[in-house]
Amino acid sequence: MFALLSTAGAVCCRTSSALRSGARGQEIGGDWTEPRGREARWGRAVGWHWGGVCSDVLSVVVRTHGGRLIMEVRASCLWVADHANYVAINAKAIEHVAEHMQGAVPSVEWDFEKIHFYDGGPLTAQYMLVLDAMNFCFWPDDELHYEHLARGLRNALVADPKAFDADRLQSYTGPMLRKLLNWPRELPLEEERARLLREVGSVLAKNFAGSAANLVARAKKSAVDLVELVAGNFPGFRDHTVYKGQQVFIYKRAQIFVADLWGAFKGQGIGEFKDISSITMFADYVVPAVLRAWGILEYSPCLAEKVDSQENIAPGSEEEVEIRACTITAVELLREALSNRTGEEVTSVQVDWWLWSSGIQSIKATDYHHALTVYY
Ligand SMILES: Nc1nc2c(c(CN[C@H]3C=C[C@H](O)[C@@H]3O)cn2[C@@H]2O[C@H](COP(=O)(O)O)[C@@H](O)[C@H]2O)c(=O)[nH]1
Repeated sequence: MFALLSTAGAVCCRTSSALRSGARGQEIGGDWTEPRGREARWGRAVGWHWGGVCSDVLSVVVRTHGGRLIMEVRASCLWVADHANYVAINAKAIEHVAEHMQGAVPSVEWDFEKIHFYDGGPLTAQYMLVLDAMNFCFWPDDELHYEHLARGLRNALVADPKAFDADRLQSYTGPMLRKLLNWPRELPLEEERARLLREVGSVLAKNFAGSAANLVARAKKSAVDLVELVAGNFPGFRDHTVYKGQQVFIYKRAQIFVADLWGAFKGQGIGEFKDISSITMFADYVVPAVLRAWGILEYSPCLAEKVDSQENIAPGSEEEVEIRACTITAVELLREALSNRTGEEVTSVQVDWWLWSSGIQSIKATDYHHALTVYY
């Protein structure tokens, strides 16, 4: 894996130092059998002593980065973490993991072409946009997950290099997609996946002469600009919500599209992004399970019960938004704690890929939280 160097945002060191000095980290205990009112106090009871720190930090984020969408992701997720009732970030566990890793993030060696299509040119960008337009919600199927989608798309494109032309994309239905992928049964949210493909086809045709490579080129090697272009042009990628009256930005598939290009092209050519360190981790359902297993994320008893019993959690609910936003915030803090130990800068992408690849090997699918959604 290529080394990832980045300029970690100043905002995170202030946050983590506040967390370290705060009273946070005392043992979580006590009688959890009280009614929801207790839940409502849970987030604060376990010691969210950010208080004024969070609003200071938010003002730093907004002042230093203006309203760029990526910084809205960090700022809005930080705000959720500070107002969370069902999910808490354990700062001591973050320090413990950073200590255990001695600040080093294992480089993840992706054998990219083992599952992905790669030809070093524009068709790879087309493949990646198609993949990330459907890169969500595999948990309902016991067997066929993300890797199978990637391989299915790769095989389809190798068999028919015009399969992802904009006009073809606009024609796919659920059953046609299933056939294209050689999928043995209905895909989860199959018609939604086909609808999102049609959307990609029509927007590419209308705004980018049918080519994902034109979309990428328009960002002029800026990851932040590409995320904004994807979110601005493709409604299906607009992964944001409202939490306690505040808009919260996540943009998982828009960001993972950038990272997948960067990974596929090893940071060169179509995959070159001068500001790759600006993007956050990708709030999916694997990484939260890893962070919970490592004690970094703690769920309230009622949320833990729902997740452990594989009860569906409503997309956009306070519980679901808190899981995703606290995951993004925790990864930012972990990244900072790792960097602070070695002085080596790491990016959220590198931390994400390490956590995700650890999760895929160690976390059972029954540990994932279940939200039926097109966003992750
Ligand atoms: N945070 C994060 N989430 C990621 C990925 C990846 C794969 N990354 C590519 C990068 C280079 C390699 O070539 C990999 O292919 C998939 N996912 C998410 O996981 C879920 C699928 O899980 P399961 O149902 O168990 O297959 C689903 O939401 C999917 O969107 C990642 O890196 N980070």
